[in-house]
Amino acid sequence: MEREKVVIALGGNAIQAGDGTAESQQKAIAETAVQLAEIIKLGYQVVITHGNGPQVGNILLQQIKADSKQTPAMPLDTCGAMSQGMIGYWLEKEMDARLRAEGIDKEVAAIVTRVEVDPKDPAFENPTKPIGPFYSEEEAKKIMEETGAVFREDAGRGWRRVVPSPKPVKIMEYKIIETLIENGYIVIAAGGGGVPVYREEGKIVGVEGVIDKDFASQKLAELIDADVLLILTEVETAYINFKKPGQEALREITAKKAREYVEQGQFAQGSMLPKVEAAIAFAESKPGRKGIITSLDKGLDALLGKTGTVITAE
Ligand SMILES: Nc1ncnc2c1ncn2[C@@H]1O[C@H](COP(=O)(O)OP(=O)(O)O)[C@@H](O)[C@H]1O
Ligand SMILES: NC(=O)OP(=O)(O)O
Repeated sequence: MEREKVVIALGGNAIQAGDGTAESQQKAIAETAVQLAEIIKLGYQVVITHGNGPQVGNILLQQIKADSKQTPAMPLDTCGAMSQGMIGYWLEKEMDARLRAEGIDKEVAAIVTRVEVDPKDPAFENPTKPIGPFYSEEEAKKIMEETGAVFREDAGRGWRRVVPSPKPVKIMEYKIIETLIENGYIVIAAGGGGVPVYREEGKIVGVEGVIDKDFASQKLAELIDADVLLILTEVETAYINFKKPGQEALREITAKKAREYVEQGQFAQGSMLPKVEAAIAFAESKPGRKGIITSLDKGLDALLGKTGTVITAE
């Protein structure tokens, strides 16, 4: 049975679960692949996107630490492309294995995706995207003083480096992605929100920033006319009064209600806020579309209406 077309966005922090080694990240991806294969088995058409916040931050740190004449440090756009290759490869590997185990005859392809941004986006003046490991306030302030890098507190979990996060304007490989989907392939795309680029005198230029994968996934979902944007992260639902007295899980809400909560400041910048904003924008982009936020292990249950924060236009 052919069901809805779903863009499934996997969180970088959720993939990073464990000690961050290649082994533990692949283990987390292998567990996620079980869910994804079940969703595909039920007949949903699936496109996978993923975050890269922890991974791209670690790749950047590795560059800084190894910088020398023999091993020059790579810039942030190139680190973003490295993270797409790394996570895309892990996803291809684990998805292939799971699909074969389930007897599903489908092939998976990861596409290095470039996303055009506006070089004059005000985000370049105000870094908000947390990347890399968590630090104590004291450690973060010391690194800020020594290096000039900007750090901020991240949703009650510690301090992290923040970098500019321009809004996605155009997904350059969108037609290739669409052609693959139409031909029955499972596509992994817009990893880490896509590598941010802009056009200058007919050339494509990479830019130092990390696009939010929730916004890039929303854009891709609209372009390929998906029915559902399913955002998988660490929490089963979005909450109001998160980590405060009166914390309450949000289940089925309208875009209007969700916007009210956004205006009250209920969702942290750089973590839950972009997810809720992307889900609202997707739900309002065409009648019948919905945005869902839930945890990695609850994706199927959320698609079946059993859990998650489900945002609809009406
Ligand atoms: N109101 C909220 N409701 C639920 N989670 C929230 C809220 N505000 C902030 N968060 C935090 O946002 C996190 C998800 O964002 P993040 O870790 O950046 O996502 P990703 O999985 O895409 O990397 C949750 O694990 C939680 O700690
Ligand atoms: N690029 C991005 O949005 O990554 P996370 O999902 O890891 O924050």
